[in-house]
Amino acid sequence: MKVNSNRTLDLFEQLGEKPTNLLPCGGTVHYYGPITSGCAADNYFESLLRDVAWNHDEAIIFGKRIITKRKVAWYADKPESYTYSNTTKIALPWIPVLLELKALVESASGETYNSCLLNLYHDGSEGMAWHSDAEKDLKRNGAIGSLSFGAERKFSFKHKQSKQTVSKVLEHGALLVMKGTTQSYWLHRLPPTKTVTTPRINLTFRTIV
Ligand SMILES: O=C(O)CCC(=O)C(=O)O
Ligand SMILES: [Fe+2]
Repeated sequence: MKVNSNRTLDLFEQLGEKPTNLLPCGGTVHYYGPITSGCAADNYFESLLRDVAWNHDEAIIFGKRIITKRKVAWYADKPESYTYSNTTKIALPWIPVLLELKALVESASGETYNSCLLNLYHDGSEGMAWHSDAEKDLKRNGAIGSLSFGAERKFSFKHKQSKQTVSKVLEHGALLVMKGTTQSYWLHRLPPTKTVTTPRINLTFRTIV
């Protein structure tokens, strides 16, 4: 891109329009589309697959200990413990690729984050059930920046009262930001699908208090 002034373009100008809200009411979800080039996204996918300390997730559901097929990892500024799905995890210290992606997401979204939860879905048989990210350790109404690499997957929202749904296909290298009252009024999920046979990595940058 040729810039005809000394001033550097900010990320919004490089990317074009500021995104519009995907939700009709009760919260704000901005989809920015890919925030890196395709090549950069391929490289991030490979380094995340290689360098992240992936582990199968554990959850207590109806009193039973479940080991998920999906793999997860959690990184943060401090070795804080974080509770979700009735289990407690200790955060790992940041690694370079995650610090780089955190800076990219902060710059694109105009928000700051102090932790990141990563998910690795090996294929379309793995997904995530309806939930909202409103654990007590999370900053209330704080922004959650969700960055996706690898296979394109559909991501859905469902209004807790009206049951209205809204869906968006999340592209390789794309950023989606959930903020405001989204977690109070809406659930979200990653539905399983038979048509996806390749892996996807998702990073959700969050603020733990
Ligand atoms: O994989 C995704 O796109 C969403 C993950 C998610 O909702 C979560 O980690 O809380
Ligand atoms: Fe979530």
